[in-house]
Amino acid sequence: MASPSSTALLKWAQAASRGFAAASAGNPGRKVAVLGAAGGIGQPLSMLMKMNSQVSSLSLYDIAGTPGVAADVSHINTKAQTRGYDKDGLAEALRGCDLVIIPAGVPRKPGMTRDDLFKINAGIVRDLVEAVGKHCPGAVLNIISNPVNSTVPIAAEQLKKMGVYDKRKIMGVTTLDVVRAKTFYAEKNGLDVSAVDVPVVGGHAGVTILPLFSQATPKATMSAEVLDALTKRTQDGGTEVVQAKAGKGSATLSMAYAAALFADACLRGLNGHPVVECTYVESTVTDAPYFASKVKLSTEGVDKVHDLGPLSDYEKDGLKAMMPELLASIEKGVQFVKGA
Ligand SMILES: NC(=O)c1ccc[n+]([C@@H]2O[C@H](COP(=O)([O-])OP(=O)(O)OC[C@H]3O[C@@H](n4cnc5c(N)ncnc54)[C@H](O)[C@@H]3O)[C@@H](O)[C@H]2O)c1
Ligand SMILES: O=C(O)C[C@H](O)C(=O)O
Repeated sequence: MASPSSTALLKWAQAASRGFAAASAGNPGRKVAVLGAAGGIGQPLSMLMKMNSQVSSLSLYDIAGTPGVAADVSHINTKAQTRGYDKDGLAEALRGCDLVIIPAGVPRKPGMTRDDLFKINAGIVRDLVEAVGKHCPGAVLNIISNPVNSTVPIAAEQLKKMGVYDKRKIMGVTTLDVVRAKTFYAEKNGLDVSAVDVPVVGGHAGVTILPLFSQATPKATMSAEVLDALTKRTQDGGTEVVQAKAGKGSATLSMAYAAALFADACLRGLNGHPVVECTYVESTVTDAPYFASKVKLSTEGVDKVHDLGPLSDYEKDGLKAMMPELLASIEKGVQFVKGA
């Protein structure tokens, strides 16, 4: 059964293959770049962005392997003009971009935390965002590279340093947490997943991922044990995939799907059709300066950061429990750029 989101995805594909732009009618085509386009997420995400009728130009950038990926994706008969760029082509890839999606960086292996990726990915994200600040400072940024709790503050600090920071433009992609929470909640309660919604707030690592099942729709009555198990499964969803892949990386296909949904929402917003999605942004909703909650995406990016709504006692405890880790990850990201 298709969810509203996957129905949207199917509609793109159908609209694209019929050669018309349902979602982009009357709007300018958008230039989108995928940085890390030859990777496990990058490849299927590039394909899905090529299928998005709101995209007229698609830049596929990676430090290796882009000619093959770009040649392959470019044969899909949709309107987005697709070009691959290698190391020397970053400026050209970015020039004029409306949306830049960053899945560049290393993934986890079993036994690692997302924070263990900081050593390598912090520098990758900082350098790519510096190029964004130089070549397309007005673009909306979707950051996928882990640890998201730190890479989003890194991106923000880098753009602040360059004098081009706009808090409305930077979003950490937490859509996969929402996708997982919807799937697990629907499965457990025998619901039609296409009718299910579950907000997920906080951050994107372990206990910082907090699904708000008390606000899930349609409502289902769950015992405390089931609620706890669903919450933990959502928090550990990434680890479940890392263990199943046994050393061959982390979620790529479900992540590409989630990233494509979120990028589509951003493009709809830019094109004047506001959408509300959960995402990790600069925030004053809690004590954490960056926090994921429902956000209205509109013509300039983030339009309104919604507060959390009523929380159950279990969720209030979860919110309290995540704060030390979330605040430490944010500070680590801030200091990586500020302290340099
Ligand atoms: N936000 C989320 O929910 C979420 C979900 C899954 C994975 N991730 C993260 O996404 C990242 C990528 O995962 P993956 O499975 O695609 O990894 P991967 O190793 O398959 O692909 C990463 C790609 O990045 C490229 N790359 C490395 N340095 C680069 C640079 N400086 N510029 C451009 N490209 C560069 C590599 O060449 C490679 O093609 C990881 O950090 C992973 O933890 C996040
Ligand atoms: O778990 C990971 O390392 C990748 C990603 O953050 C995920 O949630 O799948």
